[in-house]
Amino acid sequence: MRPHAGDDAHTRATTPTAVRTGPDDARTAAAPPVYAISTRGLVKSYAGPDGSTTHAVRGLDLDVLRGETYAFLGPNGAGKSTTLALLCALARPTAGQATVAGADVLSRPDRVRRLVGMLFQHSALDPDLTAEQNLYIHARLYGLRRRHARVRVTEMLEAVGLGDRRRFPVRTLSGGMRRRLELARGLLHAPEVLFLDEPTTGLDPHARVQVWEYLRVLRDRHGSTLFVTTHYLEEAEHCDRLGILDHGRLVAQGTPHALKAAIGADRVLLRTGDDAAARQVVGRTAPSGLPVNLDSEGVSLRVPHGSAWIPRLCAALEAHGIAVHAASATPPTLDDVFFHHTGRSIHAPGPHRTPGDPTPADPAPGAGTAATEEAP
Ligand SMILES: Nc1ncnc2c1ncn2[C@@H]1O[C@H](COP(=O)(O)OP(=O)(O)OP(=O)(O)O)[C@@H](O)[C@H]1O
Repeated sequence: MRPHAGDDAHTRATTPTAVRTGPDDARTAAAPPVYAISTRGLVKSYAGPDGSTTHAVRGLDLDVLRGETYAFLGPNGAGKSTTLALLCALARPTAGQATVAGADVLSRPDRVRRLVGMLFQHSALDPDLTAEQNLYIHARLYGLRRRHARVRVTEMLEAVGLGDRRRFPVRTLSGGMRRRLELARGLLHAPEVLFLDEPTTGLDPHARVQVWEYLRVLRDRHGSTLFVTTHYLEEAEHCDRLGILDHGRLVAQGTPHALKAAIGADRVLLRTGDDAAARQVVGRTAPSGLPVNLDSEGVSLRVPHGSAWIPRLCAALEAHGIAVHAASATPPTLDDVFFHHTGRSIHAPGPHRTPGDPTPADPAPGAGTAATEEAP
């Protein structure tokens, strides 16, 4: 994976004036920021048959650097697919502007469509044609001449490890192979930006890993920008930057590292001989006002420098005759980040909290609602 673009790199690119220190910096100042995608105030609303309006995308400001792998995370209905459709010039914005690969989606939609590749949630392959035929037709649709199309088809089939399946009808390929074939198809015309709408949904974990391995190799070889929507946090974790979309708005954006660091607190989990009593003791020992949770996993709380608190909490518990069986401190995860900004876990729709509230420990699947006690 390419090294993270990092927040500094992004800040330099998005605010070029910030790095200008004087006339000697004219060369730096003259270099335009290199965005693969740039949007300002992008809006998409749908009119419903009953006169209602669905605001799918509500004023999106987004800058994605060339060569960056950017993940869009969001719950169902957040507006991810709609944003992709706008950026691929397949839908017209209700308001705002967007430039993709240097072309304006409103005034140059044909050019945008030529410069981007797309991989949608639903397969666009013809199951009765062979892998090779599917790619060849696509290459010709994109205007590649016959000979060039044949060369590219062979190259791309090899690139995604399907050279030996070229004459197999698509319906005989596994789900993972089909996704790789779609990747090859999306990259046939060497797009500057490749949009992938949940590229690994429905695949088993092994096939998911494989698709990402090919994605990275292809991305590194072509220098394409990847814009991915995903529900899988482990995939977002490996992207250069990610944006969290909720109700059509970008509610957080940054490198996975920076987003997790912004949450700050670690999750301290204690398993004891008497968790109910332990919760009381931990509540009295922990910094004032911190919620202490009790669920099937044990007693937990979020506190900065969690590992430094463990000896103190253990000592307090043992002083009350409560045996500590296990204690751990875990740094924030992307699911914590997601919960913090949207009020729910990406894995399961939950109660809507006010964003900005302290991040609670997520209940274990099937654990029910975690009991929470305010420390005095
Ligand atoms: N063609 C359309 N007509 C009317 N409403 C639409 C249309 N397309 C999307 N919507 C609505 O816009 C909102 C955003 O939908 P969108 O598909 O972009 O979300 P999403 O984040 O991609 O969701 P998912 O993860 O389930 O694919 C939803 O409320 C959806 O019902």
